[in-house]
Amino acid sequence: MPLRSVSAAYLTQAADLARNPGQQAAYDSTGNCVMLAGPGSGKTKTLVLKLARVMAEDVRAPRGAACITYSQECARELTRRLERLGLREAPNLFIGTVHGFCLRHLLMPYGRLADLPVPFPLAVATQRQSDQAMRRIGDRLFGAGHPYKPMELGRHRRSILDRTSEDWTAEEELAAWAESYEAELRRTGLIDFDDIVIFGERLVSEHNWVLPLMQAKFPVLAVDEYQDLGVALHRIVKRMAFDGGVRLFAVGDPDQSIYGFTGADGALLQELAERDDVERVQLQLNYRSAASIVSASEMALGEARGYQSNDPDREAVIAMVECDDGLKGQAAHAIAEIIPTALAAKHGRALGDIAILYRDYRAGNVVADAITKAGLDFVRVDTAAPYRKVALTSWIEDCAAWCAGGWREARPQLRGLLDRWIGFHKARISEEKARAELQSLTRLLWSLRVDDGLARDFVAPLRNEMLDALIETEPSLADQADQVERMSTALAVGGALADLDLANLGSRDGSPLHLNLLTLHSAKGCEYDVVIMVGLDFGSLPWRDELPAARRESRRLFYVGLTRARDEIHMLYSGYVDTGRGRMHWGRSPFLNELEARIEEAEDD
Ligand SMILES: Nc1ncnc2c1ncn2[C@@H]1O[C@H](COP(=O)(O)OP(=O)(O)OP(=O)(O)O)[C@@H](O)[C@H]1O
Repeated sequence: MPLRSVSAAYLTQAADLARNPGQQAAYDSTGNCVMLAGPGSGKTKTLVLKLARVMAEDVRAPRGAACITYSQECARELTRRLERLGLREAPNLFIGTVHGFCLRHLLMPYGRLADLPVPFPLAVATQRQSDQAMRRIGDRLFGAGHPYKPMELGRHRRSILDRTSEDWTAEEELAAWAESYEAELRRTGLIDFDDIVIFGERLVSEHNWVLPLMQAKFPVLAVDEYQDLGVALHRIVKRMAFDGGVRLFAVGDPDQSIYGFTGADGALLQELAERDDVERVQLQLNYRSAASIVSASEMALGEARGYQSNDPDREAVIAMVECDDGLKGQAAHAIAEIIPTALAAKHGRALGDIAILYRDYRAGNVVADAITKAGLDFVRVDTAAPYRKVALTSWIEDCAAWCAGGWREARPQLRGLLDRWIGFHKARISEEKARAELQSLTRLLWSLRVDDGLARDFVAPLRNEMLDALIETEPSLADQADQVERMSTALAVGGALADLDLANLGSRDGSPLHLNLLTLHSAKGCEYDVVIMVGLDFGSLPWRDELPAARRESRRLFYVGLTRARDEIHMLYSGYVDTGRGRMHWGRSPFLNELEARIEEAEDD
């Protein structure tokens, strides 16, 4: 089929792939294709270009493609990259999480027809509602202070899909807890996030008629970060691709599998790649990092993968620094020494090119405190951040950017904001209603244009006049409503972002002027010139008493952190951690000891 319209950015980027035979082979693939490759090798770049090509050459509306990933952050990154190629979410292009896909394209259209045992109309419990119900039922079954953890309950439900199997009942307490919890949710008319994927799998596995319908709508399915997805999505993918005739394009890296605690399993991707009816592509070149960072990362992983840097002569900094005063001292060192030196080292480098990575939000609190006191602007991505980046909050930020002056040079474009608004309506919307809503939205945005003003004075009318009504009528947005609420709370008087002005709300995403503060998990898929990892102490990364599988996952987390860096990696530690039982001098992370020994060994050779 001849190429329809593509953007100039697409043509420029597609030309890059021609210099890499592996990427080109994946890009040219006509059947199922799995791309297994290391960090920075251009998996996501190839995937978005392939998707753009599919939309331009292979499918014609109303048929299209679905592009799925694990976390909201990764979905946001995919959306951003596709937008740069001129592709936006549309009725025939889904870009989002596995939960969003199952809810919008399986449960909502077909759940009632398949007579799934869930309450209709579908209503999804907020995280708070499901946490509370889980705790309440757990306490009722086992007494207050019982040893069972909600995380284990989640893993059990997500990883054992066959409820009649011995595996399900082998952990008797977890099975009983899960069943009572689910009954309680249903009694209140709710399903939860895990139900969305569990029932999505049941729909495609047990109802053959769903497959041709899916294939008609989405003849192509792309999956990014496949190693982070659990067994339910794996089964959905296999059914759609190998029984339903959907063409699959999946990319991932088992070495970057860091969600094992949720039931994800990097081996599932290997299993796909080994099938005869799948073309397997392996890449060796790393376009992101300097050569010494590529080899240090492999040493940290403890596996020889043979990855090569595309830029072997680039200078790099790899430093391990001991700091007094724990995390506080590490943050102080980053602020006083590393950041100013890194900014001065390369012309044009800005705070946005630097990231501080940590294990969890508690460490994030210490770092955020120090950065605030130092007067630096930052964007924070972790559970203690004022709000998370989801499609709705990102859309509000982009509307803010437009109203704060972006409208003058169409950055972002109003058309894109309006398209995204329509994209939020997963329930059918008539043309007439869509037109009326777009007129109201345009009028509202036009009236909210100011060159300076507080962000809350923008978000409140946007919610009152448009957004809240949409959220109320769209069950598919239930997973995002919490974050909009958190955004409003943070912007309110006395909130964490009370002083934020409109322009700053609009420039929070990928801003060159904001330092990036992220958990190691949230840093997945990102890249920065300079990466500062803090808290590399035994008892933090890794935890002290981990079983072998958890220790391997901690090591992969360390590897994910290292491989985010283009030019500089700084590893900070203090030799002790502060725990509930006081200060423990367990030394720095054993990962650092091993890495240092391996680097020295390599230098001696
Ligand atoms: N063929 C290419 N030519 C030039 N640059 C490339 C090429 N392929 C990828 N890159 C660049 O390499 C960097 C890493 O690409 P990308 O983020 O797609 O890698 P990835 O394999 O998805 O990484 P990770 O698994 O670590 O998230 C990006 O800056 C991208 O633009």
